[in-house]
Amino acid sequence: MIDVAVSTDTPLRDYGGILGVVEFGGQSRNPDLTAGYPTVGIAMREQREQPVREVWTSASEVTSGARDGIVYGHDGTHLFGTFRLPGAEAYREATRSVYRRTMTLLHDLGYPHLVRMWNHIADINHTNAGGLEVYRDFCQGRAEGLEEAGTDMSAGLPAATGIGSRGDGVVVYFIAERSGAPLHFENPRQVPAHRYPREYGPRSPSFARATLLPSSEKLFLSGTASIIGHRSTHVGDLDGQCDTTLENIRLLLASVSEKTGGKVEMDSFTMLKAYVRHESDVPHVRRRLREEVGPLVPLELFNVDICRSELLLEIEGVLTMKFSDEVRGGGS
Ligand SMILES: C=C(O[C@@H]1C=C(C(=O)O)C=C[C@H]1O)C(=O)O
Repeated sequence: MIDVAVSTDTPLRDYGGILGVVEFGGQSRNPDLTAGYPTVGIAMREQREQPVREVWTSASEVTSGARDGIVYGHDGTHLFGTFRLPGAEAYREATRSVYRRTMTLLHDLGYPHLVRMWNHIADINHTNAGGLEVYRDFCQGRAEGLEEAGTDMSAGLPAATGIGSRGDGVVVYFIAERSGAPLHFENPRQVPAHRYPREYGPRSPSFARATLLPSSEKLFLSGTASIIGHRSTHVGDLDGQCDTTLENIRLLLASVSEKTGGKVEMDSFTMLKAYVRHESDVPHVRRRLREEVGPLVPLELFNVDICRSELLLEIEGVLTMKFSDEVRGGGS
């Protein structure tokens, strides 16, 4: 069983088997196995702030390794992997290549099903030397790499986040799975991202809106923002964007509940992360989220740029789904 916890203070020895650790601190660092498990650093906070650790754990024995620039830990059912691309003028080619190598590695190790991916892209809204926005350049390489690996763009894409960072380069981490059980979902009032029209870049972003891992009853919610159809809404209006983003999440959760017969609601988050473009908006977004999910849900906010320059915030998380015994047993 895979699990995740986010904390600033729990000593790592207090966790069981560790699949991987992500340190959101002042610097982006290449992943390594120095601690015996994959650790990667992503510049998501100011230097003076305490880093936050996201720790992926397993109840089973974990093996770790590295190949082709990808560092990983796996337990026979799930795999945590991570890589970093150094800062560059353009990312298309390096992204294409590393996504393709990732899919080959997952195939070779026997974890061919991507569940969830996080892509942290420095200077995400900057225009590169070729005149293309960094995010769009990244999306092009990602789509090409996945396509070359034979990924089914309409049914096989995992939940994901594509977000800014304060460091340089691109840091990616992901969860993959062995059995093929993950179920991917779209949002009823959003165009699937892989079908966004050309106006958003040469290749569409490759992700689903949510992925369910039935074995652990975890629902991975992709980065969600104030987008209806394919258009950003409430440009320049923080509360309007909060309202639309939260409504998008509510609608997605209702749709997943209906499709699976499980129960998942706004207070089902076991981990909630929000990205806020302007530092001065952070306290307000924190208040809005607390009102929505209550006092107990672990919540972290990060002041970074978001994939479209008009978006002011984005929300993602992991939720626990509840299934009745009847649904679990296939209704028999
Ligand atoms: C906010 C959106 O996209 C963001 C970018 C993603 C990506 O490129 O992987 C995934 C989810 C969000 O972090 C959106 O298109 O709705």
